[in-house]
Amino acid sequence: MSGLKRAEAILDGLDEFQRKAATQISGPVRILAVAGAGKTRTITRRIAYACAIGAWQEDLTYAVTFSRKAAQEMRERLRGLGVTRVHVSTIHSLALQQLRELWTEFVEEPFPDLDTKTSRFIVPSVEEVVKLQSELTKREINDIRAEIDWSVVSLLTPEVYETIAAQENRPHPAGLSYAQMAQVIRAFERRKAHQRAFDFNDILLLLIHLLSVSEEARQTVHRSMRWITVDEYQDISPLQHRLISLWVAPEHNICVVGDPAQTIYSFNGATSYYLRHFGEEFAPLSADLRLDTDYRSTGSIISYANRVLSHSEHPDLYVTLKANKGAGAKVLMKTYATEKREAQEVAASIQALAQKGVSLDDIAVLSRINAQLPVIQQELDEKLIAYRSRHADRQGETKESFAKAIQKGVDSGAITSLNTPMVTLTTIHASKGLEWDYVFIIGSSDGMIPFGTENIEEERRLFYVALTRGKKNVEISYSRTKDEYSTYQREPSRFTQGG
Ligand SMILES: Nc1ncnc2c1ncn2[C@@H]1O[C@H](COP(=O)(O)OP(=O)(O)OP(=O)(O)O)[C@@H](O)[C@H]1O
Repeated sequence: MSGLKRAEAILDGLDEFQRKAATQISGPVRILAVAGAGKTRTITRRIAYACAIGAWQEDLTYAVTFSRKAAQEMRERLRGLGVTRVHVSTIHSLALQQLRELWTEFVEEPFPDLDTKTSRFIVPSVEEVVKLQSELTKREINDIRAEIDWSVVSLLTPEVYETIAAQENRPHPAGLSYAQMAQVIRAFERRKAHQRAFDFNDILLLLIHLLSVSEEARQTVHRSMRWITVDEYQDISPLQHRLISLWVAPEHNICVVGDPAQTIYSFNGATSYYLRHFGEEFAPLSADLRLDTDYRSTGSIISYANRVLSHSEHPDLYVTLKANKGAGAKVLMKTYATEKREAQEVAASIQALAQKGVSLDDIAVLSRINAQLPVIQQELDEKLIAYRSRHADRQGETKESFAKAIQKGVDSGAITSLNTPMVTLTTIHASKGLEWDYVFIIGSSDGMIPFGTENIEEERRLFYVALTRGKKNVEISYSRTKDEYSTYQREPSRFTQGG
C-alpha cells in the first residue's frame, strides 16, 4: 500500500470530529473528550497518520500515558496500525530513562539508582517528631507516605505544607497535626538525602532541575522529543505538569487529551486545571477540539450520566455527552435489605445473564471501595461463577487477581491460560478506561458514594466514571442495612436522587 493510501486507511472509522483531531498534526492541540468518545482510538490514529504521511518521525515521537497498562494498550493499538518505533510510556518510566541518559553527560557524580523502598524512612522520621504510644500500623505508614507524596507532587515545601494542608482540608494520617506532618516530611527528606535514596518523585525532581538549569540538556531533550501526546491529561499533578512543560520544544508540538469529568485522583494531587487552561498556557492553539459523542453507552445511560454531572456545583467544567445509540434499557436502581441479599441478587442476575448466553467477560461489578467486593465474591463462588478482581493502587496502577479454583483441579493459573470467560469485580478507580455490556454498581448508599462528605465533586466524577463503563445495561444497588443485626439505616446515594 502506498503511504497515502495507508494514511487514508488509518483514518477509516473515525467520525468527522475525530478525523479533524487526527489530521491536525502540528502545533499545540487540545482534545476535550467525554467518556466513550474514542480518545484512545483518535490519538493512536493521529500518531499513526502523522507518521504514515511522513510528517513525524516515529523514533522522535512520544506518547505519555497515566499507567503502565494504558501504555501497553496504546503500544498494541499502534502496532495494529503499523507503528512500532514510537516511544510509549508512563511519565515516570520515561523520566527515569531520560535522566539516566542525561546524567552521564551533564552530571559528574554516579547515577542515583531508583530506590523503591523509601517508606522504610517513615517510622524513624515520625519518631523524631512525636513519641509513639504504639507501633504504627501498615495502614498508617501508607497514609503518611501518601501525604508525603501529595506534598511533593503538589510542589509544596515543608514550610508551606502546613498552611496549604489546612486550606485543602487534608487528612491527618496517624493523627498527626499539620505542623507535625510538616516536620515528618522534613525529617523524611533529610534521611533520604543522607542515604542518597531517590524515589520516583525524586527522579522527576532531579530531571526537572537538570532541564531547568541546563539549556544544553533541554536542547538535547528537545532534539529527540519532537512530537508529544499526553493521554489522561485531566489527571496530571503540578509536578508532572512542570516536567511536561520542560519537555515541549519551542515548536509546541504537544497534543493533550482528557475529560475533566474523569479526574478521579485529585486526592493524590491530580488536577484538571492544566487541561482546562491549556489554551492559555500554549496560546495560540492550532486546534481546540471537542469529542462529545459517546459511542459506548446507550441513550439511557448517557442521560443518567449527564444528569449526575448537571447537579455539580460547577457543571460548566464538564462537557455534556451526546448519544450515538438508541435509548436502550433504563438504568435501574434497586434496594435490598442487607449486603448479603444484595450480593445474592446481583449474583443471581449474573447467572441469569450467563444462562441467556451473555459471556461473563461482558459483565462487571463495580464498587467504591475494595472492602465491598468479598461479599459478592462469596456469592459467585457459591454459584461457581468465575471472576477476576481488580483494584488500583494510589498511583492508578491496576492489579488483577483471579478467582480461586472454580472447578475441581483447575487452579487460578489454569483459568487464565484456558481463557475462561470471567466476570470482572473492580473498584471504580480500577475500571477507568474499561467497558462492559452489563455493569452492576453495588453498595451505592450515601456515605459510600459519595464516600464521606469531603470531596463531593470527586465522588460525583467517580460515579460518572462508573456509569459510563456500561454499554447496554447499568444497574445500581444498595442495601438499607449492613446485615440483619445492624440498626443503622442507609439512604441511597444522593447522585441517584438528583443530588
Ligand atoms: N467513530 C466511532 N465509531 C464507532 N465506534 C466508536 C467510534 N469511536 C469510538 N468508538 C467505540 O467507542 C468505545 C469507546 O472508545 P474508547 O475506549 O477509545 O473511548 P475513550 O474515549 O478512551 O473512553 P473512556 O475515556 O470513557 O475510557 C469503544 O468501544 C470504541 O470502539
